[in-house]
Amino acid sequence: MSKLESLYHDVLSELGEDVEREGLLDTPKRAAKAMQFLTSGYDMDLQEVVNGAVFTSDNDEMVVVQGIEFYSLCEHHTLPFLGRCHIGYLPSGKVLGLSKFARIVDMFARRLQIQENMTKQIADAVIEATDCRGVGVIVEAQHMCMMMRGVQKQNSMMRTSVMRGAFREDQATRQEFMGLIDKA
Ligand SMILES: Nc1nc2c(ncn2[C@@H]2O[C@H](COP(=O)(O)OP(=O)(O)OP(=O)(O)O)[C@@H](O)[C@H]2O)c(=O)[nH]1
Ligand SMILES: [Zn+2]
Repeated sequence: MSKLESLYHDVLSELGEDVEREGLLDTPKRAAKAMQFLTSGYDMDLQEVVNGAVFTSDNDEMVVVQGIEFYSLCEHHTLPFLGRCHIGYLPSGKVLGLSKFARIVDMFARRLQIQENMTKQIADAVIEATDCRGVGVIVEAQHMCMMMRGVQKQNSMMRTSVMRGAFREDQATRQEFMGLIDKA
């Protein structure tokens, strides 16, 4: 039994469960495996995630990839928060492979997070990968720690945004981004 499995075994036992009952026999192993997957983003680095999929392009118009779903864990309660991420950027000679936006989102979602930091990390990663003229990232999410427990509010949504470069400095660029997302 790995250290993590053994710790899950103890948690179940402390919660008053009979860890010998059939349904729980493999639970420490499953829970450890699940948590390792849900935090696997710590083992990834941007270069590996992008895998060279940055292509030369003379298209310098805005590119928007929207509705990338993600599942993360809040660092305060280790409960899920989940939602969608929208990314827009203004390329500067290089475009990023489409799937890599989703991979970048997962790289930062699969960690213990707060939504604000995750949003910023995604924006910084897109800039690092593409040297783009600007990026906008919007994340909309529901937090289980606020729904299943605590204040138990089922309909609130947290929206965070990070704007960099032209998205921050130029109102028209920001408007174009928001307009493209609103059409969803
Ligand atoms: N800003 C921000 N807050 C978060 C996020 N995820 C969880 N939280 C909040 O983190 C806070 C932790 O507050 P505490 O008072 O220390 O913990 P708590 O007693 O469990 O708080 P309650 O949830 O109010 O019961 C709560 O207000 C959560 O709603 C996040 O991604 N961003
Ligand atoms: Zn929480």
